[in-house]
Amino acid sequence: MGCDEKREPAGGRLRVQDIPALTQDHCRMRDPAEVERIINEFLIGGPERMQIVSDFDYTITKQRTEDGGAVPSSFGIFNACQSLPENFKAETDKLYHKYRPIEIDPHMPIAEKVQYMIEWWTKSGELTSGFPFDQSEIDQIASKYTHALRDRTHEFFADLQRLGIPTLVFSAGLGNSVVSVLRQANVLHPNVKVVSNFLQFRDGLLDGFQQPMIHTFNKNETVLNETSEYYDLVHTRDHIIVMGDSIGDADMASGVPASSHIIKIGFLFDHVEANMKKYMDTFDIVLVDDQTMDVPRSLLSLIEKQHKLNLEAAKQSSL
Ligand SMILES: C[n+]1cn([C@@H]2O[C@H](COP(=O)(O)OP(=O)(O)O)[C@@H](O)[C@H]2O)c2nc(N)[nH]c(=O)c21
Ligand SMILES: [Mg+2]
Repeated sequence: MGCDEKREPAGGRLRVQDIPALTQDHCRMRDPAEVERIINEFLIGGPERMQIVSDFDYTITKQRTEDGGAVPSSFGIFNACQSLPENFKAETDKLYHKYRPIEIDPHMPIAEKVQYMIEWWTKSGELTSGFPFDQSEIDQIASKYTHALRDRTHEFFADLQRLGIPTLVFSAGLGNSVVSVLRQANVLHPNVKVVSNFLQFRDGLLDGFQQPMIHTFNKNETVLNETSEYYDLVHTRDHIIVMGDSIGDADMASGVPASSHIIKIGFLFDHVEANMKKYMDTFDIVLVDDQTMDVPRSLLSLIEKQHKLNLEAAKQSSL
């Protein structure tokens, strides 16, 4: 940390108390000085060193809508499709009731849970097999939920595109639904990559999910194939904003070099009191019932402002 402390963005070090988005009552930080240090690193590094890693369900979508309407998860969108076999919903519900308690069991070690999760996603894939299915069904249902994205999501993705910041959307849910919602909301820009479970077809029938399986406990950058283009891209970008609504989402950047600077933003909505300590221990910034993209956008805006100053200064000095 020693040498980091001496590093300053051109124009001076930014103080956390001077960033209005971070001084709001519902914005909590375990260690504001550390957040301040990393933001200043982000400013020095500029957009070229940034990447975003975000969960989808209830992170890009809202945890609570103004009209009180429920927002389905990506699996939920699929389950609402009309052409699924009669027993599909009952069978997947049975799996949910068996495996969900294991997924969130606070006492079972992760290594043990992983086996159960592989079992769950495998069985779910087996049920999602052997019948015809058309993507347009997902598209039709997803189109009803493009309004359920957080306020200013459109602007957030436009910022990321303008700044050329690679954005990884991770979901252990169903990628076909995630892509459909993002595409129909006009935010699926070329800098956005969705890593999730995608439907597989064989001889015109559904044949489970494509590999690699993304489940709750491998939903992180270690699943990126080392030979993929995206792996190279994100491994040169060591300034990272991670966004999620579940505790496990905080690990989505594991797999990146240890020297990286990471700010983890956690959206907390359910059982605020009971969950507060855990969220504060896990995320650097905890946003309580915040249904907007305003805080991540405020960080991007600081980075962009500094970047413009730097470009201006470079232009002046070359004259
Ligand atoms: C295999 N499977 C897993 N899930 C749940 O879907 C979630 C998807 O995981 P996630 O991508 O972390 O989304 P999140 O933001 O909702 O946490 C998992 O955490 C599981 O609880 C599932 N949910 C449904 N409805 N059907 C399934 O087959 C199924
Ligand atoms: Mg989520």
